Amino acid sequence: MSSVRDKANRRISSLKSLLCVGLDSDPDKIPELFSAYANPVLEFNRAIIRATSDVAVAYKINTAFYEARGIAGLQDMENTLGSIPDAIMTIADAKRADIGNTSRKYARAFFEHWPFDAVTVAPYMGFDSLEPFFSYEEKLVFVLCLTSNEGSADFEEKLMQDGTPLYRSVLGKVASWSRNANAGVVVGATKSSQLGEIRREAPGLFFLIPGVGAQGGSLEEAVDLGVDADRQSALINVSRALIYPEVSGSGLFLSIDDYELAVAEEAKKIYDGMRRVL
Ligand SMILES: O=C(O)c1cc(=O)[nH]c(=O)n1[C@@H]1O[C@H](COP(=O)(O)O)[C@@H](O)[C@H]1O
Repeated sequence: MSSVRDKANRRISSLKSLLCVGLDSDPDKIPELFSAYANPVLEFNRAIIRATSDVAVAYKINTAFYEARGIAGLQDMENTLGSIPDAIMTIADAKRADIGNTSRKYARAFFEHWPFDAVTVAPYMGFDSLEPFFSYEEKLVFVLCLTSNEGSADFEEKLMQDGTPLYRSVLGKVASWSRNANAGVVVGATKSSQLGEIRREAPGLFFLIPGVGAQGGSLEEAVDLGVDADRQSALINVSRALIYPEVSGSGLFLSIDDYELAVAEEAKKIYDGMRRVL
């Protein structure tokens, strides 16, 4: 069993949480308060980590938010990765994959240069494009299966000749490519009508389920339908709805402590919602 999977499942069982905090940290959205620092995004991320680490099982760094800012963004990504406690899983949401020779470099980037525990990858270039990721048997590789967006209808949900949707074929392949139980799939929380059936088809895969909060997916359904028979092996990601909590009263957060408190309250609400179903 992949040691990353073990680490995540141990934390899921002990905390009774599936919370994956999405660090989609956008300089245009983070509060003015952080602009006093030389690296506002890094300070923001550290505040989010402090506010959520007691209930988080994973942090997902969506690389787009860092790559968009060039070298400075990548430096923030690296320093953020270094600020996450060891017991908590780290996911590079990079959505990579290319011909094998190139994927080997992507895998090295996100598993070695930046020692993430897991990475997200896209399936449509086939086995040789994903094998370099799966060859890291201790890590976790999340393959996009049925995504949360409307565009999932364009390809993923298209019916094949045998009448089954394309994402089901992805699911079967990913299960067969898993080494040392290191494969996972991404299924959107907005697709709860298919989530239960996908879990039944793939009882041994680890699930990453984004789309709760800003995209409107149901937290309770995501938990109930996404976990495996041991009520483990699933993470529910929340990004915007958690890291940008609504301000009450004055309309402004007066201090970073205030901000952390608001994020911690939001995390606690999500955590309580999860525990009720778990
Ligand atoms: O792979 C992902 O994480 C992902 C897959 C998917 O189907 N839908 C989806 O929203 N995501 C990511 O999950 C996060 C969702 O963010 P919020 O909608 O703000 O919670 C973003 O980082 C998305 O890029």
